[in-house]
Amino acid sequence: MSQSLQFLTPSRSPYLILPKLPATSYLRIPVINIPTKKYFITITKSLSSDLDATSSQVLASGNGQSGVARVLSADNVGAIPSPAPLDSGAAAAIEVDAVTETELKENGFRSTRRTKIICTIGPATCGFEQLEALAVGGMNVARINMCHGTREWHQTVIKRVRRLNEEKGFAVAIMMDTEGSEIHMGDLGGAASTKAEDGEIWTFSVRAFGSMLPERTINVNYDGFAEDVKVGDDLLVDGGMVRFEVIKKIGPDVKCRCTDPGLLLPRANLTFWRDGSLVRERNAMLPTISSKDWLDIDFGIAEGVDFIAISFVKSAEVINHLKSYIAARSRGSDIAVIAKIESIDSLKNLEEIIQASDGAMVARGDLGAQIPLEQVPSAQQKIVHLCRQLNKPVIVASQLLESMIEYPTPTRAEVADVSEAVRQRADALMLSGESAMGQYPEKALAVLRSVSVRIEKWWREEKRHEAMQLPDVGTSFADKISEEICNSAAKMANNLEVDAIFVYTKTGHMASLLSRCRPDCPIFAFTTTTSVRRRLNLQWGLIPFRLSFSDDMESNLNKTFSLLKARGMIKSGDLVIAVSDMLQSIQVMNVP
Ligand SMILES: Nc1ncnc2c1ncn2[C@@H]1O[C@H](COP(=O)(O)OP(=O)(O)O)[C@@H](O)[C@H]1O
Ligand SMILES: C=C(OP(=O)(O)O)C(=O)O
Ligand SMILES: [K+]
Ligand SMILES: [Mg+2]
Repeated sequence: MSQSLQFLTPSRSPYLILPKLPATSYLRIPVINIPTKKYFITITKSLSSDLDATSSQVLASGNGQSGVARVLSADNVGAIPSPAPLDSGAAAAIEVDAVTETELKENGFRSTRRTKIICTIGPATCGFEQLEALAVGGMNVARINMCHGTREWHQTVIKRVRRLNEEKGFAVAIMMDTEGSEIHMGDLGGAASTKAEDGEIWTFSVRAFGSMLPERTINVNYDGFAEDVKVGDDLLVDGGMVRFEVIKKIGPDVKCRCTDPGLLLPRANLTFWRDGSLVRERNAMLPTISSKDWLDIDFGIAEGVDFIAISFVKSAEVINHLKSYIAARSRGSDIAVIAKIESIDSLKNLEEIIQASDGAMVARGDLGAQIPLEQVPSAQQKIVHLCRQLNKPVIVASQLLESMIEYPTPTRAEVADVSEAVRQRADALMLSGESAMGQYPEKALAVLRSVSVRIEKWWREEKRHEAMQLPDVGTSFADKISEEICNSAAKMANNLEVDAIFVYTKTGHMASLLSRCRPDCPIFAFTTTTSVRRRLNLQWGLIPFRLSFSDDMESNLNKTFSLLKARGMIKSGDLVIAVSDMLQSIQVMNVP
């Protein structure tokens, strides 16, 4: 049985109901009359084979306005036919990866993971087999960090991920993360790391040393460094992982004594502090996107990456600038821009930055180097909350499982931190060093996966999620309708305890509106292009499929049911709600 509620905009789908849904009884009610456009709410009820057609009822009265009810003859019964057995060619017409397929078959819809996982790719994971192991382990997005490695190295990784997607049906998206122009150390002369001991004197220098770096010397990328720091300043590596005190300045060299020993990693971030405050001198004027970043962005556009994450964003302006640059350069392809919230400036301009972006990252590594550590959790909660309000995907990043760089199990505190991000219902969690250069990348991924699934289930079962007031995000009337449909569909899905929401979406917009509602059931997002499918893979609760579909919802549903049933991913009787962005409608039905 299928029941549907449809909001029709004749400009999008003229003559939709009469010729296309022969097996539905319907009521069509004009709700608004605007001179140029007419909008209708159509409430339909499809018939199933066990229904007496002549007794089929119209579901809503239409607020007492005049409407037309059509009662169907028994000939029209069975509009959604039982799926015919499919040959393998037809079954292949839907693209989904084997891991999702197995998860759906083995665990059912309800227990699929909703929180997405991003893995930073580095020397520990750049091989094809290693990348495949991550994809099999649930990686949704592969992140390449342009702070490290050469463009050739990154290009090889991108090619391997693309090959994996093509050969194995995955939809792993690629996120390119810019270096940004904040102050950081150089390459450590090729060493993977080096230890600074308590009391040791190190030289931080802006001199170019070539390949031979003198002992206990660190190269600094910012030319103004030696002039800006003062004797007595604290110099923090990676927000305090290692700490030095400035004791002497000699031209381009700054002599520092190590006060908190620790491991120095190549290209680690540097901040300097005076009287307990972060010093923002001329370095505050450095451009957000450096000339090297622009070359990396050109590279990203040429390679067709799915997301570009911008480090140390200060204002919405830079995001708008980059978005127009991408639009001009990448005709057709649609690269999403993610704002990394990791500076004091980005917190000051948070709302306008998120509004301008296609998503945000809580980049806790550098954020914790710019604001007191104890303020990072509240900043995280605020950013996650705001992103949901504005309908932008949000990533919680850095040090989630830091100890797993060296050890095969996480600390209890790390598990609690991951749980909190899942409880906040962030779209995605990100691994950095754990997957890039750690000893246990797959184990770290498995921890994120199992903690996510467990916490999501617990909160769902206990119905402990406080309802979030979601402000309107749409500006046009058609967008407002889409939003209302998605809000209603998600609410209906929870109240009726449906197994899945199906959304047919060309641009992905309806899928993201549904994801924003964080419904109890997973959202199967059907989209016509592989690039939209990959992009949707970042968003909470979406299981993206590639499928060619038409404007005819009835036939889309028939096709989807047949294909998914043939692959054992759904079964007769499963309760599904379907929405689409071609025909703005909500339909509730059992899989025939
Ligand atoms: N492409 C790469 N090549 C070499 N090492 C990498 C690469 N990407 C990441 N790493 C290593 O993994 C660590 C963690 O990655 P990430 O968090 O992305 O960088 P960062 O520590 O610079 O913020 C880096 O410090 C670096 O040692
Ligand atoms: C994700 C972050 O950025 P990066 O790893 O590029 O420093 C961070 O600072 O937390
Ligand atoms: K970066
Ligand atoms: Mg950072």
